[in-house]
Amino acid sequence: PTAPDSPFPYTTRGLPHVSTVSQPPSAPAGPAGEFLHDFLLAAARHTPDAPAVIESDRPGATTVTSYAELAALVDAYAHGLGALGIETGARVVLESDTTARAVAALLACSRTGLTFVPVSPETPRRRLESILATARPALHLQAVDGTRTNLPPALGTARFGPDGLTVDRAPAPHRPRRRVPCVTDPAYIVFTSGTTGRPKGVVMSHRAVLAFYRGMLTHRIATPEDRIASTSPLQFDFSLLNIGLALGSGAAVVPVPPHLVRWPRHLLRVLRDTGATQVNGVPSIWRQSLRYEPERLAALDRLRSVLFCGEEFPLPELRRLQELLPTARIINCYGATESMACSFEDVPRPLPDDVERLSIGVAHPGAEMLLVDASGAVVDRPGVPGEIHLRSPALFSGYWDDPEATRAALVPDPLCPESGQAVLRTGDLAVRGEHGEHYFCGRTDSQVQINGNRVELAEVERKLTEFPGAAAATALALPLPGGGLELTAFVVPGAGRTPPDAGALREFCAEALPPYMVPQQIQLLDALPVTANGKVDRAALADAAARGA
Ligand SMILES: Nc1ncnc2c1ncn2[C@@H]1O[C@H](COS(=O)(=O)NC(=O)C[C@H](N)c2ccccc2)[C@@H](O)[C@H]1O
Repeated sequence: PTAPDSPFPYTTRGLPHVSTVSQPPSAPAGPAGEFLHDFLLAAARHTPDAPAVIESDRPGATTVTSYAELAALVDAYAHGLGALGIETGARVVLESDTTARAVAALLACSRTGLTFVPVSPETPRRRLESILATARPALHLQAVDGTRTNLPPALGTARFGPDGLTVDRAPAPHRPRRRVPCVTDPAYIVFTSGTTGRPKGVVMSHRAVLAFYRGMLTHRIATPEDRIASTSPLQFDFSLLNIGLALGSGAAVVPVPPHLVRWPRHLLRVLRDTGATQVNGVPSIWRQSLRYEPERLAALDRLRSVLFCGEEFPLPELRRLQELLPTARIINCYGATESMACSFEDVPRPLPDDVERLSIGVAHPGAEMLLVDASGAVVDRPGVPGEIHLRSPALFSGYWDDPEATRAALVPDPLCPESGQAVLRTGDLAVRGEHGEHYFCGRTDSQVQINGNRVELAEVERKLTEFPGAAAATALALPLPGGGLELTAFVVPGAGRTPPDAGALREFCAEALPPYMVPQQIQLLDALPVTANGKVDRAALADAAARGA
């Protein structure tokens, strides 16, 4: 039956007549696999009337958006985006705080095969211009009451509101390349707050994000009854973790606007009015409430869990939080934006007095943390520090338009370089404990040389926070006018305690640390400056010290 010259080598001629059996219904038309919007809207099918987003911008004004209402917003926005004929894979800058509509907008981008780039309304113009120049988006999307103006003329602009999109300026006409959407396409690009030079765009595919979400959900951190407060700006992927945790669990996300997070009374009011059961944020969101509003914090009787990430939680503050929320589950969540996150580890309750550093546990199911020493050998003995390398299905695709930085971060698997599998080189140091758990020991670039001696800044900071009355501390190695580095520390006093004396702090360090690890200068501050993502702003401290402020 083979006809050699036929383009179809096999013909039915000569074969027994093949009855045209009724073919099974073909797979739904369109892309195979699951995308971000499929995963995050799944609950809309089972519990359409359950709350998906609960907002409260003003006392007593609480807005609940159900899963069905969220899905309807997604339909409206996806219709608006689809009508613009933007090619698959184009970027949409989504400039907004985390709101129900912003969540619907990012889901609509996913639905229409577009990559969203979240930026905060507070993003300085120059930084926004740098992101626009790097990501070259087709469209800028903001809320109807968004305040961004004077966007580059080539950029399409639109706004999302209660009924759909309104287009101010259509994207430049182009011949759309209708590629088939694929789960390896970028779902979003998050620009790191890298202070030096060009911001790096972390590209996360649908496949990576869903692999991470699935790994996270095995920890059963949330139930459908949970109301998960998210206190990070949308540009920080902590907010995207919270959206995935809430919607992936059939629970509700409670976005707290950044301008309310900063004020303890506003933050605690929003948590009370919305009935938040879980509060997720970087350690700094608790500092002022612990200090000035402990009673109001302790009065949040629906609050049953706290999840933090981003940097170490100073132990005196963590212990104080446990005192005020004695029944709350507190989870230390470690990871980098290049894999969204990595591990979830319960903080012992109460934290034993002799604990000096928190465990970050092991990678979420389906991923593996490896420690690699300076020679590139994998370390598996307890107590020996190594750089964390992460093997995971949730790794980023690379830094946008930066192959060199990508190559430095996605390196061959140290255990099997021949395999072609890439692992994430995190730049974080850790040691393994007796039971295989890991302890964060700072970043490789926070190992500084003071007068030829290696100093781990995190170790100096931990020692400073052990001083009675010290709540948090940051240590920096600052350049001396004549060359060399000088160890400088900034200490925040604890609630209602006599502020520690700088001299006494230095003596306290001198008793426990080698001379080169004793800060030469110690400044007491009422508060530590934080970056847009809520982490201690070390660059701002270094500038202030340099100005002698
Ligand atoms: N729990 C920690 N203890 C101590 N140092 C930490 C910790 N979580 C991060 N870090 C540090 O922060 C770095 C990552 O910084 S980042 O890329 O801006 N990403 C983040 O900070 C947030 C991260 N994407 C994330 C989002 C949501 C949940 C967990 C983690 C890590 O490499 C660590 O150095």
